[in-house]
Amino acid sequence: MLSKLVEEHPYLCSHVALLCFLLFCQKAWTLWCTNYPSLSNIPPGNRGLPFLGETLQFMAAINNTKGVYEFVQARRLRYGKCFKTKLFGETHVFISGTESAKVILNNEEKFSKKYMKSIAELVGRHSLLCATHQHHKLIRGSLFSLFSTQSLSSFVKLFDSLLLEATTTWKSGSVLVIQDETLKAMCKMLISIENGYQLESMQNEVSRLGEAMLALPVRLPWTRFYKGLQARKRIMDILEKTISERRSGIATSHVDFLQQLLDDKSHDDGIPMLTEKEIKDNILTMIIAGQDTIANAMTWMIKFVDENPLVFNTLMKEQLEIEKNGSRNSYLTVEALNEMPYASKVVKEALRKASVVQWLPRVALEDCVIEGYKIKKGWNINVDARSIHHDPTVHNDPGVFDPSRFPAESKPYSFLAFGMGGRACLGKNMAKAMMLVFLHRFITNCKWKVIDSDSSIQKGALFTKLKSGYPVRLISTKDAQNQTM
Ligand code: HEM
Repeated sequence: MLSKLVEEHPYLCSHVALLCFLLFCQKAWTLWCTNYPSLSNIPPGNRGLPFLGETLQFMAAINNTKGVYEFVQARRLRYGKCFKTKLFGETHVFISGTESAKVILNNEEKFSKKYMKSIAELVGRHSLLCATHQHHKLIRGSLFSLFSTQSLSSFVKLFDSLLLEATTTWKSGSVLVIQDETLKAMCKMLISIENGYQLESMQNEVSRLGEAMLALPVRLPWTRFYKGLQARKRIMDILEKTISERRSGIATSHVDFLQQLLDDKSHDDGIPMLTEKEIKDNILTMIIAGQDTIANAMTWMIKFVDENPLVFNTLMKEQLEIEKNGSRNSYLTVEALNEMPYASKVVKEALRKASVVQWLPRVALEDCVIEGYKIKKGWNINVDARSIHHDPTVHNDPGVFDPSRFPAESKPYSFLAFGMGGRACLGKNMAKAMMLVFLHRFITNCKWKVIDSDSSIQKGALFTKLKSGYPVRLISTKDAQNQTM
């Protein structure tokens, strides 16, 4: 019967035979790759298809509403705290042990920072995110003064003034989008953009750039990556124009980050001044590093608070006290923020639970052993912060939003929302201050009702982002009273 079928449909049979052979090869390859680690003590994992590795599965996760972390989590559950995969032609190892995190994040001679090709190209090769160890030290040294205590004080005031201005437009019935308020603050702080049209175009370019960060680095006009590169070019043009205006003497209402870098005094301490290319790439880096992270963290924070009435009530009590003590009639200060112990825990817990930056990317500069496995020079090592934040052996009931878990659960390397070591977030204090200011004004100035509580994750987003943006409809106090009756 088989020979009759072959005689009647020779082409169909040969195609089916070829397909079976390919499927067999793939299965054999997968099995070999899965078992191979036990022979040489390299981390377990599936190397996937030849050359492609697991890139297709990774890209599918990026474009799924469960978020890209689903890819990592599935393998973490299958293989344990250290596993290996192959993405974009390179070997990637994910680790989620606190001891290993400590070793990796504090050893820049052995583990250098490394971002995926697409991210590195979009932020620019002069960005401190991509700089090698020595160059990074110089750039970080130059940027450090921007985040001084004095700078933080003026930023808190500036951000609060922007928020208070915004609250005048927060009318009952209107819908609030947190993301927009954050971008405005960042642009004002960094480069003093205030003009509505310029702000809007900056916002569009930054979001196009963000969407390209995890895209395949293919430069064809219809690809996300290409559109991201074009957006980068337009942002660079805006920065170039602003720099030449500054050099020709056009002043701004306050000394923003750009002006501080142009007048840089840090070279008096032996640190060379940043070149114009370095200034542009690093201002862009700070817009990206600061804007999307904060906006997402704030959105998750409001969602968690909204879902936990007990937390809300405790928080409200504390914040009303702060309001009574002066914030109703004046701007918040760093000192006032220090009087918010419960809100600080809410911020920290929101950062833990949301884990906006999910893993911290490094590259091994030499062969070494991690979690008992051999790691080869040149492999990408990703410290899986999200997994540590959600590890039940590190945090009790990690799925529960419980601000009171701190400080008891502040074990070393158990909280990596801002990273650790020489590459830790430069804007960490600024970020925490912004979240506190926002929490205070939002909670004391308005009542709200969630319009879309969908927890789906935005496809293609670099940072964990709610697809819906978590829009809330503001309601007047009168409406709110009617609702509780
Ligand atoms: C909630 C908000 C934020 C979160 C969760 C966050 C998180 C992070 C993380 C995880 C890193 C990488 C650490 C590593 O790889 O070890 C980082 C780096 C960085 N962040 Fe933030 N960040 C936030 C806000 C900000 C803000 C507001 C700014 C400044 C305007 C900023 C500027 C930077 C810079 C410049 C770096 C690179 C530091 C370096 O490589 O030396 N971040 N951030």
